Formats: sequence, structure tokens, C-alpha cells
Amino acid sequence: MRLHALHRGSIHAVAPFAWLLMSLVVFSLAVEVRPALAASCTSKAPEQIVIALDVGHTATNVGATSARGIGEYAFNLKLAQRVRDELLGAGFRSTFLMVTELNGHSGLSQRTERANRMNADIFISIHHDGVRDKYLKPWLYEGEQRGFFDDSTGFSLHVSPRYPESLGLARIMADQLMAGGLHFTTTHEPNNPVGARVPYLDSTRGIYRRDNLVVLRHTNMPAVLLEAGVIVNRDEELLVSTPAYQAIIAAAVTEAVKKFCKPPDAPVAGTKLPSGFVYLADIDPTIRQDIRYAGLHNFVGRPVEGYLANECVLTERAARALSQVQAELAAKKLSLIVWDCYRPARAVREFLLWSRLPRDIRMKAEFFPNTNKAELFALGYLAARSAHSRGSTVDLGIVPADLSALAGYDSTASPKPCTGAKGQRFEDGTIDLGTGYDCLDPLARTGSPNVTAEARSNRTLLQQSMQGFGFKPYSREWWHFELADEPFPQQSFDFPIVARAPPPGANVKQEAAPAPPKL
Ligand SMILES: C[C@@H](N)C(=O)N[C@H](C)C(=O)O
Ligand SMILES: [Zn+2]
Repeated sequence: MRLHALHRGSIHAVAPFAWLLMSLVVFSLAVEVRPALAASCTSKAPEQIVIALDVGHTATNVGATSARGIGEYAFNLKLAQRVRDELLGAGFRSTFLMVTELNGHSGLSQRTERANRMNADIFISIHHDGVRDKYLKPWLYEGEQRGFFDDSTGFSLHVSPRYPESLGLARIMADQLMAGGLHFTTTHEPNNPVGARVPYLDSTRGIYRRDNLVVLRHTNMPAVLLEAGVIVNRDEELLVSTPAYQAIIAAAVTEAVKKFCKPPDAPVAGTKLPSGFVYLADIDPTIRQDIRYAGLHNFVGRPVEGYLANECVLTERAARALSQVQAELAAKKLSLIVWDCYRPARAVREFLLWSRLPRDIRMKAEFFPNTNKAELFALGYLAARSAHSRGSTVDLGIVPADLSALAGYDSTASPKPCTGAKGQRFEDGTIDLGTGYDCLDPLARTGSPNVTAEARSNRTLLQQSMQGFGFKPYSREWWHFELADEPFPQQSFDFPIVARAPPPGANVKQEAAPAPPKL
């Protein structure tokens, strides 16, 4: 992929390529996370799962040029054919190779329209990586002047943050690629000038966040762009062309599709919760919910592992106690809002891994402006064995009962520190509680004298309301409460949070998938 053509921040630097840039980006950048859906393929037999394999670039607009002068398109086509054969061989009989002739924006729209029209379950765009032209070093190959860059190696995966399912697919794919012995590239990190300079969605797996790639944003299905290797690297160009390398990629993609569509441990919507657990919405639908770790607006800046739905799951005992708090607050024309409830142990592991990556500080400005990320666990803002995983702990605040809609989160807007005064920090609709939620800062200490008198009194109201029904507060975080008499005091759970079953009697229509159009 031609990198200079993809990075918004480099418009001036790449003026000659502006037309190409225009063709690859869309300018409506407000990011809205769509509700997590179970992958549509989980309920289908392999031969019914429609897979659109998009060959990146075109025969006349070839993308990056390899160290030996070959257009990226040729690499993409060959690899995509190899991946298609592997998928077909594994029983995915509805795999279609998408080759586009049109260049520019129309070509990109054509790709997404085709995939949408054919009701594809999965969209995978195959690419090979380059670097910005100005970082290429000259060399002579077979008498021709060529450009190379040997410092970059490895694969990368790119997804739009609007679709949590895409991130799920990318994570499985990255794991498979690494299990095949490949490593991911750090080329595209924000502070690496040679690459796309985009944030990670998962820095442990080489998954980058792409807000503005047409093929990822406008496809109506889980969509992943795979950069299979770096063809401006002289060794890697040779490596990616070998049947052995292509076989690893093909096997990894196929295995990822298998796991994504038939995950052994990923229950689909409506799967029964372990005994003793409930969906809070089934116990008290009046309690507002904004499960932050299921979306982008949290301190890691991405949906966290195990949070596949924006649903509060708790032990029944905790949910019933919370409902009593809610009834008491309703008399004051107030309501609870929950931000985190049961937390799968895998999410805690992800927090731990994330805290060890010093470069990933994208969310610092809002969530921990004054705290060193490496110390978040030591300082007690995060627990390595969290009470949340026992199912009776909840993070919550108070909103006016008549609050209409919660303000949307725009991840592209300038961050507002959570320590700012009400009106200056993110407007979460709560009464003034002194900081935003998950403000990992001394100001969030429940008894902090440094917040306004109104915030102190509101914290006291929250604390007294919760203590009245058996919850213990936590001195470091005004929003965190643990049920004292919890049913599972010694256990840590790790089941994923999935969507609730539709209410009984709901008319769920099962439509037969239309035959995919000929490409
Ligand atoms: C991170 C915050 N929401 C939280 O819940 N912290 C406590 C200490 C935890 O991780 O259990
Ligand atoms: Zn908490």
C-alpha cells in the first residue's frame, strides 16, 4: 500500500498524490461505534459463508513499488489467489476474489458496494507494505535505479474502530499469523515517520486503527486489511514471494476465518449466563448503561477483550441491590448510570499488557493526565485480580432521571482532561462528581478535598446511597463499589459479555441469503 496516500496528516507533504489521497479517505470523521453484533457467519455452514477477498489496488494503479521495481498489485493478486484456494479447500465454497479495474474513489466504492451487495459475511483486503517515498534509499538493481528500505519488516492489520467485530477478526488473524512464526511491524506507529502514523487498536498484535479507509468504513460486515509483508525491504520482498510464506498467510487467514465463524468459546447472543448471573437490564431496565470498555471511550481507547456487547452483567444479588439504590434515587428524580459491571478476567489481562507498553499513551490526555501509565496498577487505579471479575462490583455515577440522551463520544475530537471542571471535561450527563469516570488521578479519591463543595456533596450522596444497600466504596475511585455480601468472594470469572437474547416472542426473521452476484 502506498503509505503517503493514506495518512491524513501528510496532505501538504504529498500534494502530488492528493488525488490518490482523496480517493482513499472520507472526511466525515466522527467515530460512532456500532453495537457489537455476533458475526453473521457463526450460524452458517462453511459453504454458505460469503467471503470477499479484495485484491488491493489495480493493474493500472499498482500501489507501492517493491525494492526490485515490481508493483504491489502483482503480489496482492498472487497472495489473494493462494488464500482463496486455501479457503475453498477448507470448505468455504463461497469465497470470491474481487479484482477491480476502476481506480480512485469510484474503484474503492465499487469494492465496498460489491461486498455489500453480495451480503458478504467477511471482507479481507490483501495488500503488501511500503514506506513513504522520501525514506527509500537508492540502489541499482539489474541496471535500474530502484528504492529500498530494509529497516521495516513484518505484517500488519488495519481495521475501522466503528466495527468491534472487525477488531475481533483481526485479533484472531494476528494470533494465527504469529503462531505461524511471523511477526508484526511497528512501522505504522504514530511516532514512526516512515509509515502511516496511526494509533494502535491492539499494540500487542500489530493491529492499527484506520478511521478513514473506504474499504473498511463502508463495508457492512467485519472487514480487515492485511499488509502481508514489506516489499520495499529487499529480503522481505523475496520472502513474501516464496510459496512457503504464502502458505503460512493462507493457512493463518483460513484458520482465523474458521475460528471467527465457529469460535469454540465465544458464545453468541442470548447464550445463557453462568448460574447466579443476570443482565442488569432484565432486573432493572431504568438504570442507565454506558459500558465504556465495550467501546472506544475508555483509557485504552478501544473495545476491551471479552466485552462483546454494551451490557451490564452482574450477580443477581448485586443487580437486585442496585435496583434498590435506583428506587431510592428515583424518589429524588435521579438515576444510576453504570459504566462497568462484571469484567472478564481476560480484560484484566489486557489492561496489564497495555500498561506495560509505554508508547501507547493515546488516551493519557483524557484519562490519566498526571499519572504514569506504568504505575496505574501499583497506585491502585487498576487491580491485577479485579473485584469486577467476581461479578458483584460496579462502576457507576448519578444522572438526572430525565436526562434524555447520553452525549456521543467523538474519538477524533481533542481530548478533554477528566480532571477539568464540569463543563470543561467530557460531558457524561452526570451530576457533578468532581472528575470524569475512570479518571486515574488523585482528584478521583472519594474524599478528595480538592473538588468543589457540590461535587463533594454529590459523592457523599452516591456513597451513602450505595452503602445503604450493602455496597462498600473504594477510597481511590469515587465510582467503584463492591457488594459486601457477595456470592462468589473467592472466584474470578472469564466468560465473555455477549448480547442478550431477544425478548421471548420477538419475531426474528431468518432470511435466506441471496445468491452472491457474479463478480
Ligand atoms: C479502572 C477502574 N474502573 C477499576 O475498576 N479499578 C479497580 C481498582 C479494578 O481494576 O478493579
Ligand atoms: Zn471499578
